[in-house]
Amino acid sequence: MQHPIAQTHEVAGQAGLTVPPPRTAASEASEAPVTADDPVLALCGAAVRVAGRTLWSGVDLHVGAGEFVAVLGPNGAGKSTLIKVLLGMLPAAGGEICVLGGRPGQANHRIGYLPQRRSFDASLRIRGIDVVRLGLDGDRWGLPLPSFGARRRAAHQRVDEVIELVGASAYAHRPIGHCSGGEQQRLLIAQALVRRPQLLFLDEPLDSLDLPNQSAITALISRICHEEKVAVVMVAHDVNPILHHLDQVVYLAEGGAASGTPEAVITSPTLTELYGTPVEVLRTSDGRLVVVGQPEAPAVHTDRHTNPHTDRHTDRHASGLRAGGDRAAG
Ligand SMILES: Nc1ncnc2c1ncn2[C@@H]1O[C@H](COP(=O)(O)OP(=O)(O)OP(=O)(O)O)[C@@H](O)[C@H]1O
Repeated sequence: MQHPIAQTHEVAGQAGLTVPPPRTAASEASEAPVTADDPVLALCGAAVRVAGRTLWSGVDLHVGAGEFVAVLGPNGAGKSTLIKVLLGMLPAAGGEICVLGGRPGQANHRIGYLPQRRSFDASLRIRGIDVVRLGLDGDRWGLPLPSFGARRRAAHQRVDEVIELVGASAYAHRPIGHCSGGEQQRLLIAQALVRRPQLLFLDEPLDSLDLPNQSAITALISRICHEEKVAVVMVAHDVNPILHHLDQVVYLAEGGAASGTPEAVITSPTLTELYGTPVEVLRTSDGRLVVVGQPEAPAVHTDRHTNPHTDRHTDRHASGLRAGGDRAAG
């Protein structure tokens, strides 16, 4: 199966550029109107199966405009897969999912998406500003379309505006391959924002950034959420850099899920129940969370059986759990 986002990614090519799928008359006609009170995202008992295995199930989540949500869990828990399901790239195996008032995939032109990080080759000559511009008009051929007059001026203005919003004006005219990891990440966030999305999916945007850059990018994302009213769903490995900005978390593990406020979910009882083995959440004097006893992620994935009531149990035992892994929450 190939989704429009995947197709446009192929066209946008080796630069690892992110481009949303085109808006079509059919997709617009089938969209339900969303009012200010409607959740931008609603999941009820959602589940997904990949290669015969239930990655997660029982995901309940309501996200309103301008909320900041983190998706947490060990390697292989299905965090990126959740984003793909919300984009309509993979079908859900159960439950109900509503994205911006419609089925996943119907309103992708109103969603900004930053996939898991790919690095830019240092020799890549395309400028940061061109990468941002691709988010606006690069969805057909992977190259900016020619535009004239007022449309062209409006496009330039929007690109400049969003570059300023993410604080990238100083280096947006440099080749992207010459920008640092943090600078590239800001430009990619600008690209995902350029169409004024109502919903932003960010897959590990803090990966491989140093602590000051993690803080700066987190503050930027939080500002986008709360000031621009863009709802953000962000996959993260470590909740600590974002903890104080979050409205909700979804914690995926062992084929199950827990969701709610960070205070309700990242607790010893909730994670112990989710993992099915004793897990302790400790808070350090500087407010960081450390999860003690979180089992290792399964090293080998095998096909699972079809009974949804036994999948979670089977997965847990087949993964060869080893208690004692201590790590920052997430
Ligand atoms: N199309 C697919 N076919 C088979 N297995 C898949 C497919 N897509 C994902 N998987 C498997 O599903 C599991 C979850 O993958 P996913 O990338 O969602 O995990 P993740 O929680 O984001 O992991 P990480 O933290 O390592 O990025 C992995 O074991 C992966 O190998």
